[in-house]
This record gives sequence, structure tokens and C-alpha cells, in this order.
Amino acid sequence: MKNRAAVIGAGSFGTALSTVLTENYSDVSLWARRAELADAINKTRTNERYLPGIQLADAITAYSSLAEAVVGCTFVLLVVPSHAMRETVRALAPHLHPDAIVVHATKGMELDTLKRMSEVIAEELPVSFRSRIAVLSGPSHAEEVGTKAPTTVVVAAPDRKVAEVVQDALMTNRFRVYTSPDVIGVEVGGALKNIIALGAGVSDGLQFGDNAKAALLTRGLAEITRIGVKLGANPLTFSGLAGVGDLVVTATSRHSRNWRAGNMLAQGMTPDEIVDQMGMVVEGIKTTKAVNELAKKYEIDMPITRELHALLFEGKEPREAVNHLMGRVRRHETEDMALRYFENQ
Ligand SMILES: NC(=O)C1=CN([C@@H]2O[C@H](COP(=O)(O)OP(=O)(O)OC[C@H]3O[C@@H](n4cnc5c(N)ncnc54)[C@H](O)[C@@H]3O)[C@@H](O)[C@H]2O)C=CC1
Ligand SMILES: O=C(CO)COP(=O)(O)O
Repeated sequence: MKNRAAVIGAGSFGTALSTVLTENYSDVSLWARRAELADAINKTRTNERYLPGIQLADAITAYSSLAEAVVGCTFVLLVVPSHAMRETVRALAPHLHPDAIVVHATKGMELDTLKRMSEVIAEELPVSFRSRIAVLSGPSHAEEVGTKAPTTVVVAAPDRKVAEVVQDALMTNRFRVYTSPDVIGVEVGGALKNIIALGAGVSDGLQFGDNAKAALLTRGLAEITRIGVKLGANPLTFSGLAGVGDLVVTATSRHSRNWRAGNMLAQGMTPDEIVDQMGMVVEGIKTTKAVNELAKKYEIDMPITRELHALLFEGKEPREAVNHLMGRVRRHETEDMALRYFENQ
């Protein structure tokens, strides 16, 4: 048993990951922004607001003070929504153990800067942390992690030894962790699959059927790969857990908030109404905005993202968006961008 680990963010996934950590750590702290939530978790040994029905081990203690949550921790897992990452890391920085490994499991991009989460974290921490920032991603709905259903994820870090420390910290007989050197690919896959899952929800909401959904996932993966490679990812990463794996689960699972949000969009609800009704983070909405900007910046064709942007923010009707997608000029299927990546190796 290791000593003490911290999870920053007591939403659904932070809470689920804290239960995983109790299998390898004798003391797991779970930071909640609101003191009432921390108190309720400590009192009831459950997080009824974000992960109902899951009994939390005694090894978990919730805190609302960042300083108290991370004292003595050389393993810190950040699981806050993407819009809260910068402010949270900024507040956390003075309290971090100088040798801490900082892992994030957040699937989004920073809207104002279009940066990936590891870039945001690196900007807010001293340079000495650079090689100790990692990302965890893959098909892992909190509800199933919480009930110890078999789950596999991938951890990427620039330094293989760091990735292996994270693997060691989280691996259990129900939570299998792979490693990867491709931080960019793992972050891009995790963030962008939410856009395609929103689209799958729209398609299902309109009762378009299985052919349409399969096409959406496949061509969605093509555009994720296209922008991912432009940003420096290895295209093979998108065939892995952070690519296909997470895309499939998010676009088909009843647990997926992004898929459910797409369904609501097809029923005519606005993004604000959807977020209000969900009561939990729907990362794909902001990510669509960020990635639509990125695509323009790098001149990458992302037709599905573009149509979703029009649906979410420009008042386009879902059926009109589908007509646009189906009526585009004819193209080859092969991804020239990915092929060029290998030619340049
Ligand atoms: N729920 C899931 O199954 C999975 C979620 N993720 C990712 O984990 C991240 C967190 O998602 P969930 O835990 O599901 O969210 P959630 O919607 O269950 O909870 C969000 C949490 O963030 C807190 N929060 C909101 N604004 C904040 C702020 N400004 N500062 C600090 N904390 C704030 C809320 O109080 C709440 O505790 C997201 O990026 C999500 O994509 C990744 C894998 C699986
Ligand atoms: O990333 C997830 C599963 O791997 C969670 O997806 P949702 O945010 O759509 O629920």
C-alpha cells in the first residue's frame, strides 16, 4: 500500500477515480469546491449529488481546502471541468509537493486559448513539473468505474517512467491502465470524441438509424485524426483507447451526457437549457466551439464539427445540417494527412 494520493474535483469521475485509488493507497483525499459537498461526502460516505449509490471506502476523506487535500501527496489527479482547470491549478500550485506527479483526466480544451489541458497545467506550474504532467483518458464512464465494472484506460506522459508510476498508482484487477508517449493524441482524442458523441445523440434523436451513426463515428474519427495529426499526434493513437475506444462508448452509452445532450438538441432544446437540465458538465458543447476555431486556424476540414457548431450556436435546424453533410462534394476516403505523418517519420 502506498501512502497518500489526492483527487482534485469531486464530480462523478473524480469520485469514481478516488474509489480506484483506495485499492493502492491507504489514504485518498478528495477535493470538492463546495464545503457542503465535502461535509456530505464525509458524513454519508457517498456522493449522492454526482455518483449516487456508490459506497465510498473509509480511506477516502473529502476536503474543501486545496492545501489540506494535497499535503504529503506525490500523486495528484486533477478531474475538474476544462473551464475550471486554469484557476484550479493556479490555486493549487503553492501547495503541491515539489516531487508530485500531476495527472489530469479532463476531456476538453481551454476555450479562450484553444490549448490542451496539459498545456494549461504546464503554464500554471513551475517549470520543474514539466516532465511530470500526464493525462489519463479512454472509455471510462464514472458510473461503471464506481461499480468496479472492467474498464481500460490509457495514461500518456512525455517520460515513460512517469507514465509507469501513474499506471502503478491506478492499476487494479478491474481498472487496467496502458501507457503511451503521445500526450497530444490522447488529449485530442478524449476531448474531440465528445463532439462526435453529441452528433450521434442528434442522429439518434432524429431516428436516423444505425447506418447514419456508424458513418458519423467513422467520419468523425477521420476528422479527429486530421486535426490531431496537424497538432502533432500520432495517428495510431486514434485507433486506441483514447480514440476509437472512447468514441464508441461516448456515442453509444446510456451514461453519456454528451450523447444525451445531442438527443435534447434534436428535440429543439438550446445549449443553455440542456446544460441546466443535465446538472453536470457537458464538455462537448464548449469543445465544439474551441475546435471549430482550431479548424479555421489550421485550415483543417472538419465538416461534422462545423455542422454541430451551426446547430449549437447559429440556430441551424438538425435536418438542414444533415443535408449539408450529405450534399458535400465527392471525396476520397483515405486520410492523406495521416499518410503524410508516416512518410515524414
Ligand atoms: N463522468 C465521466 O464518466 C467522465 C468524465 N470525464 C471528464 O472529467 C471531467 C469532470 O467531469 P465529471 O466529474 O463528470 O463532472 P461532473 O459534472 O460530475 O462534476 C463537475 C464537478 O466540477 C465541479 N466544478 C464546477 N465548476 C468548477 C470550478 N469552477 N472550479 C472547480 N470545480 C468546479 C463541480 O462542483 C463538480 O464537482 C470532465 O472533463 C469530463 O469530461 C472523463 C471520463 C469519464
Ligand atoms: O468520457 C466519458 C466516458 O469515457 C464520459 O462521457 P460524457 O461526459 O459524455 O458522459
